[in-house]
Amino acid sequence: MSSSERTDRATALITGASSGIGYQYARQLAARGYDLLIVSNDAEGIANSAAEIRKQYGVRVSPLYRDLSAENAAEDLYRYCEDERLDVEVLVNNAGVFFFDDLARVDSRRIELMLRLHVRTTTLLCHYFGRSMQARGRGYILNMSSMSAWMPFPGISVYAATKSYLRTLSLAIRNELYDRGVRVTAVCPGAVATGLYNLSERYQRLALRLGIMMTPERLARKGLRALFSGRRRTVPGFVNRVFVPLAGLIPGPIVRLIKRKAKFYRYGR
Ligand SMILES: NC(=O)C1=CN([C@@H]2O[C@H](COP(=O)(O)OP(=O)(O)OC[C@H]3O[C@@H](n4cnc5c(N)ncnc54)[C@H](OP(=O)(O)O)[C@@H]3O)[C@@H](O)[C@H]2O)C=CC1
Ligand SMILES: N[C@@H](C=O)C(=O)O
Repeated sequence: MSSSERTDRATALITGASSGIGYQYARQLAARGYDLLIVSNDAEGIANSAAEIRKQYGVRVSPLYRDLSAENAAEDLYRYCEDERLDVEVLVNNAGVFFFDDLARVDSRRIELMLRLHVRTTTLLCHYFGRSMQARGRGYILNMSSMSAWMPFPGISVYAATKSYLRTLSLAIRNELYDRGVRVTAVCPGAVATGLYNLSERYQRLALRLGIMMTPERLARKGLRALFSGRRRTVPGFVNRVFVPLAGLIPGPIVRLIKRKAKFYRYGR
C-alpha cells in the first residue's frame, strides 16, 4: 500500500496539531491532498493552525477544541467523526505533554494527565479508529512514541514509561491489523525543536546547529515516510539510533551519579 496525491476526500485526523510536530504533520498531510480534522486543547491555537493550512493548501480543515486527557475524550472524538461522516484514513496520535521531576515529588495531577493523554486516550483512539479502518480494509495509524521509550531514567519516569507503552502497543496492533490493510507505525524521535520542554530559542538554535535537535518539519517528513512505506518503527537520526541500544546498558550507579551531579536535575528543586 502506498499513498501519493489523493483525489478522493479521505481525512487525516491529527491530535495536538496547534503547534510543533503535530502542526507539521497536518501541513504535510494537507500537501498530500488529505482533508484534515485537527484537535487541540487551545481553541484559538487550533483555529489559527486550521486557517493557515486551509489558505496554503486549499483542502478542507476542521479545527476541534478538545481536552484529550478528559475521561471520554476518545469516544467523543470518534462519535464526532461518525456524526460528521468523516472517512478517517490516517490517524496521527501526536498530542503529548512533558514534565521533568521525580515521581514521588511531582503533583499527582500532572501524572494523571500524562497517563490519560498518552496511554488511555491514545489506546482507545487506536481501538475505535482501528476497528473502522479494518472494516474498510485500509488505513494508517501513527503513534508518537519517543527515544525515551528505551530510557528509564530519573526525572522522566512517567514520560519514558508512557512512550515505551506506546512503542509496544504500536508493534502489537500493527501485527493485529496488518492483514486487514491497516499500517501502524511508532515514531521514536530524540530531541525535536518545539515548545515541549520550554527550551529557549537560543538553546534550540544551538542544539539544531550541533545536530542534537531536529526541526519538527524534518521529523514529520521522516515520520510520514515511515508510515506510508509501512515501517513498524522509526528512530530518526543516526546518533539517536546508535544511542538506543546503549541506553539500557548504563549501570544504575552511573545513572545515580549523573543525577546527583547534573545541573539540570537541580533546576526547580
Ligand atoms: N519535542 C520533542 O523533542 C519530542 C516530542 N515527542 C512527542 O511528540 C509529540 C508532539 O510534541 P511536540 O510537538 O514536541 O510538543 P508541542 O508542545 O509543540 O505539541 C504538543 C501538542 O499536544 C497538544 N496537547 C497537549 N495536551 C493536550 C490535551 N490535554 N488535549 C489536547 N491536545 C493536547 C498541544 O495542544 P495545546 O497546547 O494547544 O492543547 C500541542 O498541539 C508529543 O507526543 C511528544 O511527546 C517525542 C519525542 C521528542
Ligand atoms: N527528547 C525526547 C526523548 O528522547 C522526548 O521528548 O521524547
